[in-house]
Amino acid sequence: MPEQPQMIIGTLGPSHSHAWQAAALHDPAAELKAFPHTNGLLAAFAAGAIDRAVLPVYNTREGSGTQYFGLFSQIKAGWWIDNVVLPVSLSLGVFTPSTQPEELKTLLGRRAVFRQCEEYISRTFPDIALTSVADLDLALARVRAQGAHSCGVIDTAEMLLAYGLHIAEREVAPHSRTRYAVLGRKLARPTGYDSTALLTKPLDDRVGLLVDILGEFARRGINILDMSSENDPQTQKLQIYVEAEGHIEDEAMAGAIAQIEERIVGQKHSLRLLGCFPRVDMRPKHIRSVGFIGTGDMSAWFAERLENEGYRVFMTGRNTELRPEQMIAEVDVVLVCVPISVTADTVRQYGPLIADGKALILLAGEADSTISTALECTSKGVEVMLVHNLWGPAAAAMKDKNAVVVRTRRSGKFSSEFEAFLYKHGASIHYDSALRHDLLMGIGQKLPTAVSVALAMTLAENQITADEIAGHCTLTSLYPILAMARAHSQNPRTYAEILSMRGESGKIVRDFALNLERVMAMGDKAKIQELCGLIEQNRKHLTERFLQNRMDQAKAVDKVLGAMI
Ligand SMILES: NC(=O)C1=CN([C@@H]2O[C@H](COP(=O)(O)OP(=O)(O)OC[C@H]3O[C@@H](n4cnc5c(N)ncnc54)[C@H](O)[C@@H]3O)[C@@H](O)[C@H]2O)C=CC1
Ligand SMILES: O=C(O)C(=O)Cc1ccc(O)cc1
Repeated sequence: MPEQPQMIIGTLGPSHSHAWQAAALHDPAAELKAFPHTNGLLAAFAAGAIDRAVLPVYNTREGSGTQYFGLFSQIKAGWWIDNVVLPVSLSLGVFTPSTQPEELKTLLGRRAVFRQCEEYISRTFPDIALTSVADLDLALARVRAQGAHSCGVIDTAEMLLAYGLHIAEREVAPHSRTRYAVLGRKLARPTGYDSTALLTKPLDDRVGLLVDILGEFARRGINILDMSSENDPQTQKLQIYVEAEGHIEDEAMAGAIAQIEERIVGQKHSLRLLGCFPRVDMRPKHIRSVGFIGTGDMSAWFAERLENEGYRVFMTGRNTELRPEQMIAEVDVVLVCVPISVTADTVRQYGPLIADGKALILLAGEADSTISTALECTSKGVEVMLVHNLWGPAAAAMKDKNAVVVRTRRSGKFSSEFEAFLYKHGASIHYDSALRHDLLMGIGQKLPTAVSVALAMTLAENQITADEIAGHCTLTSLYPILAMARAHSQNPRTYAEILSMRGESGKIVRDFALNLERVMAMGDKAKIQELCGLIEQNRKHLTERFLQNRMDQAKAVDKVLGAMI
């Protein structure tokens, strides 16, 4: 095979500077070239004299913002393809070992370095003169020539020692970390765990423009990692920088960008893609890998999103080559996502294989019997939690959708991290006990499903046609008809499983059936006064506030669907 030519990476000098170290970390095999200024570095990159450029874009102590705008207005070609994050350890150096910090009259350093240790300087040297320099090499030579007893220098310890200085104090800017952008010629390919950086053109003023732009990401479940805005110095128009999770090749990301350009800003190429790169993750994470038992629609839906969070995801089922037993030995969290009616059996079969220190999370529509089984069948050191997502696999995102979380006394850090994943994606989380969840699902699922199926049976038995339903629909009968349509348009197994749920949900449907009989009996006997009294009594329980809010929603539906009726 022909040997690959050695890659040349340009960065900010002098050699062994922080940026130099970042470039070396990015590709230890590359040849490094140091440039004294960003301008020279970018010019060399644009001219093709170097293959890649590594330069600082953000420091935890300097704050963000201006860097992106200024920098990317100078970069005309190439892409942001990767990042290197380095802790910055700054020290104070002096020219003679006997010099005490109190004796110093002047401090010498690069501008960015002074910004990072502003707190230290104002605390320790409130009256000192600061000389910020672009080229430390040159400045040090000059100071040395003048005799430099009262001058201190701030930089990394390696750099100070390399210049023959003595360290007077270390760690003068704790928690300082710098993020370096790596620029390359080709857009980075998707890795499955990426971010995309975008910069708008200067935009014309419009009320709600920023909200509308960000809304396009939110609607598609795309998390925004960073956002800043600035007024373009020339036109004084707003420019927005957005860094969002995902790759430009993802359908959701491409859709958001197209919509923003076409509909929100109304101008082609109003969003400039700066690049895509593997996500820079600063949060502490406990879960590394998750494994599903069940390879159905809901497992696939969650698996895709968990992979996008950087977790390793394994899928197992009755027919997969990878057996659940093997998977369980490998992962931190086991997710059981099989039909409700077989969830407890599945937990009985596999729960005992889960080792202490791991978690079992049930993604299921029934809580009481499944959680009891999980607590019984797993070792005491295994976390147990149930999540019931109240949306189906057709949903584009979990933003603003209800999720019920049933924690147990054995829900710990893995459970909390899974919850944080739901929270991050915008799910509206509700906490229930297992019994309360099951009772409420009688209202949320079992009863409307039972009504839907019984309604469709009634239509068939009475030979009522689809056209007749549409022609005789009222604003009130619309709702059960829509529910009937939903329940008969999707996977029948989902609804058969809901109708077969055990536990408290059954009480709801049985009580309903009894009450239906009672109401009908009153109607048959034309007990109008009593029926009015009953409705008044119901109103009291429902409360005026609830009725008012829901009625407002119903009117909004009327506006949209009124024409169809
Ligand atoms: N589909 C939906 O709209 C929603 C489903 N859920 C919950 O997600 C869970 C899974 O539902 P879906 O993925 O929709 O179902 P699905 O029918 O698409 O997939 C079920 C999976 O379980 C496997 N399976 C079936 N019988 C099994 C058995 N006896 N032993 C082992 N595995 C078996 C199937 O092969 C399939 O891989 C359920 O507990 C349901 O309550 C929650 C919210 C919405
Ligand atoms: O039709 C519905 O109600 C849905 O939107 C999908 C659904 C099905 C099963 C669940 O456990 C939760 C939600």
